[in-house]
Amino acid sequence: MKDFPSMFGFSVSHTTRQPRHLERNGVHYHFTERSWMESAIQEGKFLESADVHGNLYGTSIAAVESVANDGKRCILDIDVQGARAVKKSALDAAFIFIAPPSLEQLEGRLRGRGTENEEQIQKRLKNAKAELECGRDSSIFNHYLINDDLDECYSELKRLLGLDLVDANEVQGANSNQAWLDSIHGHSAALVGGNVFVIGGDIDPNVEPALIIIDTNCIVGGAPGQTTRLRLVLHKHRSELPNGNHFVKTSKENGHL
Ligand SMILES: Nc1ncnc2c1ncn2[C@@H]1O[C@H](COP(=O)(O)OP(=O)(O)OP(=O)(O)O)[C@@H](O)[C@H]1O
Ligand SMILES: Nc1nc2c(ncn2[C@@H]2O[C@H](COP(=O)(O)O)[C@@H](O)[C@H]2O)c(=O)[nH]1
Repeated sequence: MKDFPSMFGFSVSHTTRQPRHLERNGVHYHFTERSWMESAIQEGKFLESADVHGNLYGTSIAAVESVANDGKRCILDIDVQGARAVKKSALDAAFIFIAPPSLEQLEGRLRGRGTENEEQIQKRLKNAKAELECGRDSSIFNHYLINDDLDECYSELKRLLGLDLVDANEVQGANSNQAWLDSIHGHSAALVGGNVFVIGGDIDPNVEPALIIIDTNCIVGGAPGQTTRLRLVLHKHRSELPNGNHFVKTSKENGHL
C-alpha cells in the first residue's frame, strides 16, 4: 500500500484483543469491547467475523466501504475462517494464503516479537498448524505464498497481482489529474452512448476546452456520497481525442473508454 497508495487501501478490522506496543486505534485495528462487537455483528454491521486465538476479530462493512469509496482496492488481512466467509459473500476478491517457511520459524518469529505469553504462543502455533492445512485448499485460495525472505515474498506478491508491470510513479502521477479536475469551473455535459461527456470550462480562455468522459457502465451505489467505481478519462484538449474533435464512442479498453 505504501508503494501503490492510490490503488490499495487497508480494511481496518475490529478486534477485542489488547493493543500491542505502537499499535494505534483506528490505524492497525479498531480495538473494541466484546459486548459492543457482538451487538454490532448481530445488527449485520460485519462482513465477516471470527474467534481467532481466543479473541474476536471482524471486518466491518464500513471498513470495506471506506476503502471502496476512495476508489481503491481493499486489502483484508484475515484468518482462514474469515477467508471462507468472504468467499461466500458477493465480493469479487483474490485470496492469497501467506505461510511461514516452517512452524519452527514461525515460533522463532513469535517469540522474537515478544508480545505473547507462553500459553498464547502455544495457542497460535496450534492454530497455525490447522491454518497451514487449509492454505493449500484451492477452493478458497487462489495463491499460496511462502514468506521466507520478506523482500522476495513481496516481489512474488506483486508478480501475482500484475503489479510488477505497473510503474508506481506513473500511478502516483495519475493523482495529479485530481488537482486539474478540481480547477475546472464552468462546464456543460451531454449523455452520449451511455457515457457522460463533460466539457469544461474556464481554466484558461486561451486553451481549448477540456473534455472529461465519465464511464457510467461501472458505477456502483447511488446513495448520496456512496457512488463508487466511477471511471474518468481526462482529455485536456479535445484534439487529444482518438477521433479528432468528434464525440465518438471508442471501444472499451481496460474498463476505460
Ligand atoms: N519474512 C519475515 N522475516 C522475518 N520476520 C517476519 C517475516 N514476516 C513476518 N515476520 C514477523 O513474524 C512475526 C509474526 O508475523 P505474523 O504476521 O505471522 O503474525 P500474526 O499475524 O500474529 O500471525 P497469525 O496470522 O498466524 O495469527 C511478526 O513479528 C512479524 O514481524
Ligand atoms: N477473520 C478475521 N481475522 C482477522 C481479522 N483481522 C485480523 N485477523 C487475523 O487474526 C490473526 C491474528 O492477528 P494479530 O494481529 O492478533 O496477530 C491473524 O491471522 C490475522 O490475519 C479480521 O477482521 N477477521
